[in-house]
Amino acid sequence: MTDKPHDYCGIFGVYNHPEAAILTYYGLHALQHRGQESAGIVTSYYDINKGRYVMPMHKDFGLVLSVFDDSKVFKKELIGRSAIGHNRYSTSGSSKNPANIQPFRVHYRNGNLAIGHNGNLTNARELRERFRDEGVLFQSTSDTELILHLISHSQKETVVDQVLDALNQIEGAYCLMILTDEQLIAVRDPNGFRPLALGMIDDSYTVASETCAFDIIGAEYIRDIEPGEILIIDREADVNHEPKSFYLEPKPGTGSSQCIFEYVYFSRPDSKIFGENVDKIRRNLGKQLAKEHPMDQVINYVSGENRPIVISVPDSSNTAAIGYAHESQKNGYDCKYDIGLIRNHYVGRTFISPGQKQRDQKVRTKFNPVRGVLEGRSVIIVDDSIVRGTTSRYLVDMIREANPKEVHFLVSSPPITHPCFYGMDFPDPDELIANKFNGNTEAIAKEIGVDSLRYLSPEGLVSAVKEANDSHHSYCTACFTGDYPVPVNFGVEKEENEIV
Ligand SMILES: O=P(O)(O)OC[C@H]1O[C@H](OP(=O)(O)OP(=O)(O)O)[C@H](O)[C@@H]1O
Ligand SMILES: NC(=O)CC[C@H](N)C(=O)O
Ligand code: SF4
Ligand SMILES: [Mg+2]
Repeated sequence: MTDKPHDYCGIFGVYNHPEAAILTYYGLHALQHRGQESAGIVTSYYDINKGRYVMPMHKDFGLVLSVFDDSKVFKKELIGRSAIGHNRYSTSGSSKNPANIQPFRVHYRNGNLAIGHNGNLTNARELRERFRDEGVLFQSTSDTELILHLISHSQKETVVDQVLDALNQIEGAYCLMILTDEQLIAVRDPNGFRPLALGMIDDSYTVASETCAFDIIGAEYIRDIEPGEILIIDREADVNHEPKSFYLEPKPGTGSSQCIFEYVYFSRPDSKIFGENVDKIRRNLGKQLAKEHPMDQVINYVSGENRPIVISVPDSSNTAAIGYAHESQKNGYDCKYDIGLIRNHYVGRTFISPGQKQRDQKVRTKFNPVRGVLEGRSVIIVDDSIVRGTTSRYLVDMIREANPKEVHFLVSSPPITHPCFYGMDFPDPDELIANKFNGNTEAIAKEIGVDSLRYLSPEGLVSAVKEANDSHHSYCTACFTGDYPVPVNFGVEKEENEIV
């Protein structure tokens, strides 16, 4: 494993809409938090002059705003009524290799094909070795390319059958947007690791990782793509308003295992994923924290004294902190939720930045304490997760400078102890602060400089999520528990296929 912590990607697609590329641009913009490394859009149309279908593409390293800063790209290049887009954060293949920027676009015997992938294939090494032995020359070092080879190597006749054939040979986590000359195909793996939703705008279907992408373009959320579902959106679907679905069988003994960390941290709070609002779930996680760690067990609570302050680490833990404060108030504790930290919005997500030096620098420039709120108070910080401890260490130092009476830290998820192989690249297990201190919470508290540190229990996490979302699907909790729902290959290195 590399020392770079990475997370997941954002995918978006729209079929048969006159503004396909622009809608995709806005969709990717809303999904920026899912990947900040590179961005790309592919469109499709029939070129009358050339007498064939074409698939224009524009992609580059950087944020959506900068990759598409020239509006001419939309007027002159990204023409067509169908489009797919991708925001990447690498899990397989180097982040610096331009060949790994998605979507990928190829031409093969059935026409043009483009793909955008959110997730990580757990049998990528085996597939690559197989193709390598067959003499395939690879264009990239990413796992996603293997899906294209599987499609083009399929002996089936139609594109849809070839896609089905390919999907039956891949394992792990994959939400896919596949654009062909005549279809938009949306796929969610049988475990349903990553979210994927279906929407509609002006009678055209659209698909996105999270519903916040629909809100930004004024699309209506219809439903989630189900785990194992392959949804074919084509002209027929457009007329009948009923896209055809196929289903992949889950492997025997495995049910659904949606990524619980999407609810804890990844997704935007204004999104609905896995059938429920992220905001609602996060509030419930805060409530659960208050049940597991009542305020008088966290601080030396004396009724009538200066009210304790509950603060979040903006923005990802805002709602969990509100949930904790409200539940504590309901239970009779006279505390106050307040804004104790101001966040600089021009600094992105920190624990996904490459290199410890950069991460340190980013945290330093990202937050400022509000002295008037913190001075002389008992402060309870609520954050959604501690990975390496970079954020918490710096924050606590800053908060201490504002002279609080005492500082306590509550985490609305359990300690992260295991790497993820399903589309989220946590650091090497040895770098995880929970492992560095062998799970000794007091030692971690000392390291980050707080008077006390408490986590949500794994059982509490699952029950709080299930209480707020009564869907019959289950969740993956492997990074907290080590229970991997799909077998993983611990020896795989993210950059093992790079040439330089
Ligand atoms: O222990 P660490 O390695 O520092 O990682 C954990 C921190 O990183 C995340 O925030 P991040 O800054 O990535 O994103 P956010 O701005 O969306 O909260 C998370 O919410 C924690 O605050
Ligand atoms: N985080 C992701 O979903 C990454 C997708 C793909 N595995 C890549 O590395 O490009
Ligand atoms: S290991 Fe953690 S981050 Fe990865 S899919 Fe499972 S719950 Fe999500
Ligand atoms: Mg955060």
